[in-house]
Amino acid sequence: MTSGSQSQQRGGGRHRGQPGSVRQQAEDPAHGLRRSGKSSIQKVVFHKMSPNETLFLESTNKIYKDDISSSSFVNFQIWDFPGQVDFFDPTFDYEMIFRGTGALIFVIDAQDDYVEALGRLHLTVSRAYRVNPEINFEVFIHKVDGLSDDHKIETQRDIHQRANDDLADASLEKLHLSFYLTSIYDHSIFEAFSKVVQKLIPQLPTLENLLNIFISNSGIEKAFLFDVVSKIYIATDSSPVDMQSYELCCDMIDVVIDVSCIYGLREDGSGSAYDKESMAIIKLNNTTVLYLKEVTKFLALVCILREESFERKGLIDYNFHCFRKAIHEVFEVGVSTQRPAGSQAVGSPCTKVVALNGTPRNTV
Ligand SMILES: Nc1nc2c(ncn2[C@@H]2O[C@H](COP(=O)(O)OP(=O)(O)OP(=O)(O)O)[C@@H](O)[C@H]2O)c(=O)[nH]1
Repeated sequence: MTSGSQSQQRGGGRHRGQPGSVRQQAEDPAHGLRRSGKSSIQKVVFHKMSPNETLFLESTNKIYKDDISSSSFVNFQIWDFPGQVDFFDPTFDYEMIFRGTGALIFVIDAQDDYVEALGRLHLTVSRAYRVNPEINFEVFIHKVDGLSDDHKIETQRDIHQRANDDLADASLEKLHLSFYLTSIYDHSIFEAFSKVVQKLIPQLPTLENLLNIFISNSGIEKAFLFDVVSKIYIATDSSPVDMQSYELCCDMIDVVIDVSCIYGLREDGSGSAYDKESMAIIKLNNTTVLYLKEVTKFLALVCILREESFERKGLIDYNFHCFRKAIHEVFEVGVSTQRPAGSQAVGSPCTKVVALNGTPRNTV
């Protein structure tokens, strides 16, 4: 298995009549050694597969491209490169793949001997960097559920050190690697993916700013803007994220979607489990309130606040209304500055495209 994946972003597509459904587009080719967990990550994050089911996944034996575009704000194309494929084979056009890539995720199995994986990481990132220095290089130190806390930190330090030493030896100090400890058995994989995706969203500072204004005027403690299908948070306010809050909000999305699937669809099964009407309030027994509301076809705002702040629900609802409108405007403005469809070179997935904020951006 090859460990690692590349994700790419292009300007989002426009969906007329659905101002909130403008999406970021990304491609995410995964590389890494055999059985490092690439397909599992993809299935768990984007296809709601339960982690235990991944035990039965067969090894990928050809390049597999998965388009998440129809269901998610993040219009990912994930490319899973089987571990046994030598993608530096001269017949394999890696330049084409890397030229427009936004991010490359390299998955290392932390439960295995990672010396070979480090060699492969170095080869992959150095080649990719020479083709496109704009790529964000992300290293998932994966399967850390099997390690003790001390062992996790030691493994991360060791991988970090060796990978950067290899880069320094090759005079590639400018190539920056980001490291994440991940597992499909907890929320760490969603958190890591959230951070990777956030780097690809040009409007992130605006979104954070809007969230800051919203929470400070509404007495809210923490707010996340979630891609509902993947439970990736595409933005949050600037207060630090603690894993428990994030997990609580992820669980709320699951509850809302599950209840809606059971009781919210029409009798003939038509309708959608998540739509304009979607909203939920859950009061916990520790004076905490969870508040979820639909923002766009793909995005939901999930907030955590204290019971006493929730007494001003009218104010929160009004502020939310303003926030929702602003989010729609952010994406509307971005889209109106995009090139007209069809202006990209035919057959070239790596053409320069205009991102949602109107800035030209290379994507892979
Ligand atoms: N303990 C643990 N096992 C994991 C994790 N992620 C994946 N696995 C297991 O690792 C094995 C290999 O996973 P795959 O997703 O098939 O690996 P891959 O990288 O796609 O492998 P190739 O298709 O051969 O390239 C499976 O048995 C998974 O259940 C994890 O976070 N923790």
